Amino acid sequence: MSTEGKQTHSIVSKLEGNLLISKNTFPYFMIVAFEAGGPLRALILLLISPVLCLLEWLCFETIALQIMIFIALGGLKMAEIKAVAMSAMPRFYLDDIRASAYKVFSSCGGKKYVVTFMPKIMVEAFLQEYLNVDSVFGTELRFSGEYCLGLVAKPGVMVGAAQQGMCKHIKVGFGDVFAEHSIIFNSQEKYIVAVDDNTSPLSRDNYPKPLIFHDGRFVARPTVLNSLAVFMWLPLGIILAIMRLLIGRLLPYKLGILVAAATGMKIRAKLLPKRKTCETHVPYSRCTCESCDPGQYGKGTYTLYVCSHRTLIDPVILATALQRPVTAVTYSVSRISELLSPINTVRLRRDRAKDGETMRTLLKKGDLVVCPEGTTCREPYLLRFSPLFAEIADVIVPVAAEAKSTMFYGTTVRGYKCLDSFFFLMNPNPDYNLQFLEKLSGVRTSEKSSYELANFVQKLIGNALGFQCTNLTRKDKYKMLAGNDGRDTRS
Ligand SMILES: O=P(O)(O)OC[C@H](O)CO
Repeated sequence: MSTEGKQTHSIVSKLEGNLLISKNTFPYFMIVAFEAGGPLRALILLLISPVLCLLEWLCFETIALQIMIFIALGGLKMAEIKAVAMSAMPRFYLDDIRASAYKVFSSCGGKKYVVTFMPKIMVEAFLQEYLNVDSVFGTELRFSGEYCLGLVAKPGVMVGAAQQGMCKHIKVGFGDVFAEHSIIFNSQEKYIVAVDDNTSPLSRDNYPKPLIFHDGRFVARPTVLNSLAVFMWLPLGIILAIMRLLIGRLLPYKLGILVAAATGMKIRAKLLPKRKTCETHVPYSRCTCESCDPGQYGKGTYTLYVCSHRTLIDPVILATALQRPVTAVTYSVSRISELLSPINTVRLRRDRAKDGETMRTLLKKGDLVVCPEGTTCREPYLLRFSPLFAEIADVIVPVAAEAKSTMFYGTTVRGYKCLDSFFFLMNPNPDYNLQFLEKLSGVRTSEKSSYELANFVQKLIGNALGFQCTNLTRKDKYKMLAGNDGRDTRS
């Protein structure tokens, strides 16, 4: 497979089975059905999947596709479908890109075209954003106003000669695109590049763009079998989540951690060693002695824990690990989550002066935890740390928190935020790992600015987790995933 000498040529490639390793489009319909349509629609799609498999087996792929389109997309708003395609799907597409195909496709310097059976609306955003594709020839859908009718528009499912006559200037055809799609086949000079059988996916390091933000609840690709596992797990997952919430609210920390472990929840914490004597108070001394952590030992002022933000329950896990209550300051948490929280939560208003005052007052009353990223991130990246914490306390304990889930993400941008902790706790084995890093003393008397301190703490936590530090903010995340600035509009 070579594109030598064709660096300025335009290329057309098929998506399913060429650029993407898999030909199976069911998971993408399941994502839209679940994220934009809800669990009931997703369940209907799952129940109909044996019929879809049979149709595909009998080579009636286009009928199977039309059924999936009708069930997954019928009645949905165009904007909803586009939003899911942009926020929840790219992660799964990237995960399935064939490394060898991407190498060929990206090496052609001319215009790039992709042909797909899937509805164009479900793939276009990804292909343009991540693969710099100029045009997508996919199945067009019928809309009534802003609502999708779940029907295919003329000339029908993107098969065979449906797009004949388009893009006559394409020089390179990748894979069997010429045979299957009579696109440019009257072109004088054309090259056919064969797709090799190598099914290695593109490694994360070679992604055309780093994948930092994404949305959607599914952790694993929702194939028929995975979706079946999710729906079969749901009743037990709901019971488990309620139990775990009650454990957090009703049981003392020591007992709670044991009972939570019995339900399959893992909490691991590396605490600071307790030393008896003070060594030094110079700025940035990594002092862990008792006299430098008076809060812990009840001597008047308290400790500010600065924690990376993975899910809503980071502060609860931190309190569980410390086995004592802490107050969490939050930037935007739903009222239901506040009510369910077993620890005290206080909302910040994104008003520097007022928030600073609130935090100072709280810190005089007890230990405080803040997640200065202001929003969660699912991937191994840290967002920019707001410097406010560095203006509040003299003693800071950075906490490197990492959370893992295998079935559901416990965070959302477009979904119901009030269900975030519930979804996380519905996982079979929700997993938390906390590392309490050595404390920083003399922060307020330090010559460094609060911005420098914030970056310093970000780096410490990033190193501990092996995560990359970024300058991205909550605003960047919400702009990319939801098209808004993520501002909490409640008073
Ligand atoms: O990930 P987000 O944007 O829902 O952020 C939730 C945070 O807990 C806000 O403090």
